[in-house]
Amino acid sequence: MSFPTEKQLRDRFDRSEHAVYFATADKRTRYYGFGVREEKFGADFQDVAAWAREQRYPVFGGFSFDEQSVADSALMNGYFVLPEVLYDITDQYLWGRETDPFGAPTPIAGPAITSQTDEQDWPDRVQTAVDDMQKNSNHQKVVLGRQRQVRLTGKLNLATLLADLATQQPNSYHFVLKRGDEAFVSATPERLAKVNRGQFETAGVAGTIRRGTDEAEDARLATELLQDPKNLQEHAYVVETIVSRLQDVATLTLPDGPQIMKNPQVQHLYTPIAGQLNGDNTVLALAERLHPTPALGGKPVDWAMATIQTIEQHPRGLFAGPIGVVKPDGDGEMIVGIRSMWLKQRTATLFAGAGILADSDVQAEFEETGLKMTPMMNLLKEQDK
Ligand SMILES: C=C(O[C@H]1C=CC=C(C(=O)O)[C@@H]1O)C(=O)O
Repeated sequence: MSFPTEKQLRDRFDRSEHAVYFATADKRTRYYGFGVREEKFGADFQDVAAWAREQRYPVFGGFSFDEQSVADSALMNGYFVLPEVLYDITDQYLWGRETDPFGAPTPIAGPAITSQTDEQDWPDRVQTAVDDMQKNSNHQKVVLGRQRQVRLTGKLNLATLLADLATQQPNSYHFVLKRGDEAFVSATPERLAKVNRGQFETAGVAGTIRRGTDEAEDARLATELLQDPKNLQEHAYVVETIVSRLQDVATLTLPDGPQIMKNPQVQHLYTPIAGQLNGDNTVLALAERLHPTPALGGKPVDWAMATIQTIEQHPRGLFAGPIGVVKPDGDGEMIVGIRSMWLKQRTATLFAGAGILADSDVQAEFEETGLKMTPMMNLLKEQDK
């Protein structure tokens, strides 16, 4: 059998009951998986690590952000899958035995959007966290998320969605996990942990500003971000926490200060952190140590997690949770499930959060979360063409 084309793989993805797509930000690693050989629901890091070790090839999935549970979902409360067949696009290699020939696709028009519901009271709820932080200086940072429900006239065409992800969000990770009538889609810029033969990489990504309308404005905004005390502080909490959680397992290398990472809608403060692991640490052991970083949770972590549960209206599920690929030898890559949405039947739930500090302007944070929802919103709008 010759290796299938990208179009065949995307069409197959849309047709399949169960499928997964994973691509790294640089697109040097890409996988398509179809079908289910084994599944694991709601497991913890150690269970998944032990299970992944028994498999012949990589498993894919994610952990729920916290212990709260999302109703009516087999995916959002933590789910991993060993696909029946797995296409490693980089190595042009097929794991498992292909039984489903790549038939001719039936062109299906994508659905239209019928309504959109936002949490309009989010700024007021976030203000209560700001007031608390102004009174208690030990409450330093909390990342608060909101959700948008978008009703659609029908099921999304996932072949179109995969093609649009590639063109619209070229420098993000891409993760699409489909199980029955549900799917989780993320175009995240954020790596949590990559482990490859004793070397590891992670990153601090926190602190955000919009893109400019031309090159000059874009550069001006980047300079503003690099000098903005609130964003620098928000970013520093993330880097300091990552360093302190890893220093006894690795020798770390990181630049003196943050750089700029640009995505189509936003620019972020970004600090790449790399190192050599001292012992036999797997990607899941590192992800467990790191999750949640203050880019998704906050500082101090216990107060931040409790505040998230109090102020956010719905459980996060895979939003902001560790998602990715784990190989049998323990290497692999976990990313964080932001810039994401959960599809269930005819509803898309979009997620976005923002790092809140005592000096946050809640309206500006609301607008930032709107910008962060744009990648998923654009995928939905593209369907109706
Ligand atoms: C929580 C999100 O973004 C995090 C990652 C990068 C920048 C962030 C910020 O500037 O607030 C957030 O910490 C999200 O996109 O939903």
